[in-house]
Amino acid sequence: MALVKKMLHLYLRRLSEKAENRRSLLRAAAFHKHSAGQPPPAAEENALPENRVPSAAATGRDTPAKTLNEMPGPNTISNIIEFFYRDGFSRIHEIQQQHSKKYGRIFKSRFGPQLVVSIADRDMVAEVLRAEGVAPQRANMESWKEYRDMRGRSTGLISAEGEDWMKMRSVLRQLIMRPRDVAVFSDDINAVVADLVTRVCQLRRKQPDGLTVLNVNDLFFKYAMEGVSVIMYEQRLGCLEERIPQQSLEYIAALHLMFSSFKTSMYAGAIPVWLRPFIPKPWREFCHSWDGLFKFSQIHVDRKLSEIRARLAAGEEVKGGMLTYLLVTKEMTVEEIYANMTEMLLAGVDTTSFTLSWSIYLLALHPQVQQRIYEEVERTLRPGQVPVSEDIPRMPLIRGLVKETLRLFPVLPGNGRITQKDLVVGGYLIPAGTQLALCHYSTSLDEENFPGATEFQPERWVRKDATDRVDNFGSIPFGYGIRSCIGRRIAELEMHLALTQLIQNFRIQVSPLTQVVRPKTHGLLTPGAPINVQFVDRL
Ligand code: HEM
Repeated sequence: MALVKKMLHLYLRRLSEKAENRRSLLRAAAFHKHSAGQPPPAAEENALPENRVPSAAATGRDTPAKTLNEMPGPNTISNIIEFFYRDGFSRIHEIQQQHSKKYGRIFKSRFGPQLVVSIADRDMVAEVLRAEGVAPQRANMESWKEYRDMRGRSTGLISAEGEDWMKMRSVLRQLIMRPRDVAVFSDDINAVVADLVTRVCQLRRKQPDGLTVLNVNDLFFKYAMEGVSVIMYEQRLGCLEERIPQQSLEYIAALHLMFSSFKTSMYAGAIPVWLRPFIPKPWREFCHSWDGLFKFSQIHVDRKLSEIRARLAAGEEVKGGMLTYLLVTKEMTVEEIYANMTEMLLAGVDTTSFTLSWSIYLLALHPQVQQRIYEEVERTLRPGQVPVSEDIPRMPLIRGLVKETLRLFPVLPGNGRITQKDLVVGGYLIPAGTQLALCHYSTSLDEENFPGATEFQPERWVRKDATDRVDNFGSIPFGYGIRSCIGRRIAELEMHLALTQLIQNFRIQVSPLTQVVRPKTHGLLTPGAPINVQFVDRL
């Protein structure tokens, strides 16, 4: 116990040093901004973020903003108890709600000197995101960067910052950001959906009732991996086959390790370098899973590169999709392509598969809603017609189903930012360099934002006419603005096409083997227990 106390004490002291270093860096950055060798104004030089007192003139408001010292919130000790002793890491979504009820819609949390300002208010979230500059900074990416530096790897879109990020984002955004960019992949995705439907039939045959698919997330994980790979690598991986190829199995293992060690990798990020010799496992697993993920991407990128070289050598035309474009245009280096392929595949699999699992669960729990969606599909498509991207806008309930699922179970229950300039939010001055947590789970389930917030109502997203705005900063599961999810349109295409065909083919029912499934935070918001579902033929 004494050792634990001592380590905790040392840990807090190191955190304090780290925070002071960061302040020094900020002061240094401010110094450069004021350039020409002039030191920044004294007030800024001496300012410590938390006690800085802004003037009314500086905030542009009638009354001066309050300081962070005045902001309520849980202290270090209660946070340590909540997170480390009461396993708060698996209940981050609930803690958001509890804290915002107790302390208000903007509150601060402390881990030693590490301070996080949490915002659980729709309008304040909008204010923060609308005020973002040209390269918003994501929080807590240090461990990702450290791994990449250690292995001499590039950062990808998720982990890059500043100019590096801007350059990569501008290349990728022109390829996949708009619905019409991804519409061309409908046929490729539909080939994967056809395999998904076949696999449902194979799996349910293995169960005594001939109807149940156990743990649907396992199936959707493979579907999402196959779907995203067909777009990004221009290649099928065989994940929906009875016998999955060895290479794909190895990748799945690396992805599972990354995911199952997510909690430990959160510790990996939180555990300072000097403590690693005492607690080596999280960092070791973290590096091991990244090695596996990078290796997989590299194999596929290199294979495509060889194919392209061979065609060029034979004087043949080179045609292809996203990866071919990146390799041929050389707008990114090959290292940057490896990194982006790795990070996008990581970002695109669990997110999509969890959302599909929750959608199927909600449909099974609400047969009447399911019937209304089925009727919409039947009205829109001819019998047996395979939907393509262009059909989706004519099925607003399919879109509503995905939006409502992501409102009830936002796969990223919160998002992080480091503020890049002083902001006044909710009446408080938040100095540049402060870590923000945007509490999407809380705002999604707030009655003020969504009446009947705990109810499953896909209809709430259906516009009555062109002037009816149903968008709402209370639920922004893909983020908002310049740093929002770049894979959104890919994810939506995969989910819309798969759900439409599953609803066309099957009546979905909860299996007696499924208990009530509650969400759990595991890095992402995941089903806390297996979802077992019966797929009953419609015909
Ligand atoms: C249901 C599915 C998905 C959800 C809910 C989701 C959600 C998100 C969210 C909330 C962010 C952070 C945005 C921000 O910081 O403001 C993000 C970032 C990102 N997502 Fe997704 N995502 C999904 C699927 C995908 C897919 C399929 C891909 C890739 C094909 C992808 C690639 C990325 C990347 C690369 C980023 C980092 C963007 C950047 O920093 O510029 N995501 N996603």
